[in-house]
Amino acid sequence: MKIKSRPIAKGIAKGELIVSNESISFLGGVNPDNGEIIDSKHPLKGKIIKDKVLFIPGGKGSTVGSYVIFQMKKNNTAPKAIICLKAEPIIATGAIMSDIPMVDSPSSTKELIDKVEVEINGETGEINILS
Ligand SMILES: C/C(=C\C(=O)O)CCOP(=O)(O)O
Repeated sequence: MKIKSRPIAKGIAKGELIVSNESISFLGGVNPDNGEIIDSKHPLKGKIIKDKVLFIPGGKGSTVGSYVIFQMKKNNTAPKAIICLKAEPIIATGAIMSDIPMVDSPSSTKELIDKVEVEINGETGEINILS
């Protein structure tokens, strides 16, 4: 099954979804050394987003979050791909400069649940549900 979305950052990647209905601040909210969510108020606190496909409403907080994403990519702790309900400049910039495929505005979200395997195409905006 395929879902349409808007391409934001190019590239193709597949991985297991990790989903939250809360936005994330990468500066102070994520540990770039291991990809763990460390924001004590976030529902994903303690979860690791390394090598996952992260589906969140969007980013929040400091613009330095873009550089945290870049640092995560260099550390091999970044998500494989990112889906946002609505892209904003912090995560979009981080994804683009880190070569992390990113899309937003998926045409359907009910299939996008934790642990489902998906492939993200940041060129066409296609989200392919693999499991
Ligand atoms: C460039 C900034 C801080 C730094 O160099 O560490 C300012 C970031 O401003 P925000 O309002 O947090 O985006």
